Formats: sequence, structure tokens, C-alpha cells
Amino acid sequence: MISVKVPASSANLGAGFDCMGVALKLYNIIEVEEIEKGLIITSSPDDPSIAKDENNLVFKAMKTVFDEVGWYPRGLRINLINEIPLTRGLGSSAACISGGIYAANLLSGGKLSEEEMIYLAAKMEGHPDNSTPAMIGGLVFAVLEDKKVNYIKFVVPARLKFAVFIPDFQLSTEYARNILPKYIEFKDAVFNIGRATLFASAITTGNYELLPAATQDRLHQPYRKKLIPDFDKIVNLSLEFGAKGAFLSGAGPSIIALVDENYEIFEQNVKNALANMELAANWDFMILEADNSGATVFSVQSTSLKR
Ligand SMILES: Nc1ncnc2c1ncn2[C@@H]1O[C@H](COP(=O)(O)OP(=O)(O)O)[C@@H](O)[C@H]1O
Ligand SMILES: N[C@@H](CCOP(=O)(O)O)C(=O)O
Repeated sequence: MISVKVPASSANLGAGFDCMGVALKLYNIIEVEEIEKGLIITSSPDDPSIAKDENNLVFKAMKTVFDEVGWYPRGLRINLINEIPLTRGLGSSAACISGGIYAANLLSGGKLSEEEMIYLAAKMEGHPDNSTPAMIGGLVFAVLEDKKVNYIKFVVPARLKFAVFIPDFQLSTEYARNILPKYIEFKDAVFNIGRATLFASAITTGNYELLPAATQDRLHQPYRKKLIPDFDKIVNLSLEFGAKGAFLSGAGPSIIALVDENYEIFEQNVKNALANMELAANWDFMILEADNSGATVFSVQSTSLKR
């Protein structure tokens, strides 16, 4: 049996719609083994939206690898141990896709290179901003081209923390993409290019004072925040308590605030504020570090199946 550990991810990071994302230290574990025949899928905790048949996202990702390399297991057992909350903008689907591809490649003899796995994952997800950090870790700048992903991985220092606000309601990425406008104004494109470029420079040079300005966005947040009650309240309280920027995580509904050395005071202030605020939903709060490793083998046990 092969166990793979794959991180959550937060995409966009303010201005970098579909091209910037970071892996976070919150994980799913995918256990896979070849069996005599059939497909057995188990999951804990279980969730009705996790398919137990060929529609399961991890299985679908594994199948793209088997089709690519022309090797198929006789049967397959998949066990999912999920820590990443579903449909909250923390890359649960990208974790399934990148983790499934990584596990299938190991099971089928490691024929695909890292670059090939990154490309397959981004193609399946439709954008490379979650799948690439889920695969290789770090904070990634990535563009999906015809046959490859062009990307740069930045190893995030432990000093930078990601304060994550997770509400008790879901928002599917598909829905949150469909409500975006087909066209945007030239000035809004210019606004985002400037901020995304500034973000890339500021984060990689440690100029965190620039991050509140560099994480402003006009491409997706103005539209999506209407679907997230109290979005502005949470962003504003984070900035008041000294966050270096606060924005929607992926397509939402989770919100991320960037915090550096003073994260313990920040955490205390936020917890007190959340306990005393009138909010439409319940919001979970946790402080995470970036994961700089991506999908990794957790354990390998030899299987009794003989070919
Ligand atoms: N652990 C899992 N196992 C199987 N499918 C999953 C798992 N986690 C997420 N998914 C699938 O991904 C969907 C959520 O994807 P998406 O809407 O993109 O949200 P997210 O922001 O969490 O990636 C779920 O409805 C489910 O179909
Ligand atoms: N760039 C995508 C990112 C979606 O991330 P997810 O974690 O919500 O799946 C978008 O903004 O649609």
C-alpha cells in the first residue's frame, strides 16, 4: 500500500487570479493499493459529496495517469483521510487531483516526471494556482500553457503565517467562477497587474509592509464577496489587528490574512473579536504555515499481489 500526504492550498493571494497560490500545512492522506479486482473507496470523515465510485475525484485523477502511461491495476482500493475542509476555497479538489496523480504515478512505476504531473494536474483542475503548490509545495507563480505549466516556486519562510477564517457554509468553485463577468474594464486589468507584480516582488524580497496594498483585487473579489456575508467585516478586523493583507482564499468562502512576527497577539485579538461579533455564519479560525514540500510519500508497504 502507498500512502501519500498532500497539502491544502490557497489560490489567488489577492491580485493573482488563476496564477498565484500557496500550499498550507493542512493535509489529506491518500492510501492506495492494487487489489485483485473492482474499486473500493472509503473516506474519513465521510461526506455525502465524496463519490465512492468511478466519479470520485481521486480515482479520476489516478485514471488520467493510468491512461497516460498505459498501465492499469487489476483492481484498486483507495482510502481517503481528509483534513482539508471541502468546498471552502482551500484547494480540496486540487489536493485530490495532485495527490491522486502523484499516488498513481508511484503505483504504476514512476514513469511521469514532476513536470508532467504538474501539467496533468493543472489541466484537470483547469488552472494551475492550487494544483501546482499542492504538488510541489511553496508559494507558486504559475501559468498553464498548451502543453506545460510555466512556474516559479518560492520557498516561504516560517516567519510568514497564514491566518485562515473558515465559515460553516460551502461555496463551490464552479459556481463562484460562473458568477464572474465575461469582460472587465481596462483600468481594472491595469489595477491587478500592478498589484500582482508588486506582490511577487514584495513577498520574495521580504518587504511585507507592501503586502496590504499588493493584495488588493478588482478581478474576482468584488463579485464573489456578495456571496460571503461579513466578508468586509473579517477583512477589516484583520487589517485593524495588523495583518499584512487579507483576501478571499481561492474562490472562497474562506478568507486568509497574512501575519508575521506578531501572530500570537493577532490570534488572541481575532479570537476575542470573533466571540463578540454578530456574524451571519460561524467562522473557524486557525493559523497555518506554508508547506514547502507538496505531495510526499507518507509510507510504502509491500503488497501481496503478484504479476
Ligand atoms: N477528499 C475528497 N475526496 C473526494 N472528492 C473530494 C474530496 N475533497 C473534495 N472533493 C471534491 O471536490 C469538490 C470541491 O471542489 P471545489 O468546489 O473546487 O472546492 P475547493 O475550494 O475545496 O477545491 C467536492 O464537491 C468533491 O466533489
Ligand atoms: N483561481 C481559482 C482558484 C479556486 O480555488 P479553490 O480552492 O476555491 O478551488 C478561482 O479563483 O476560481
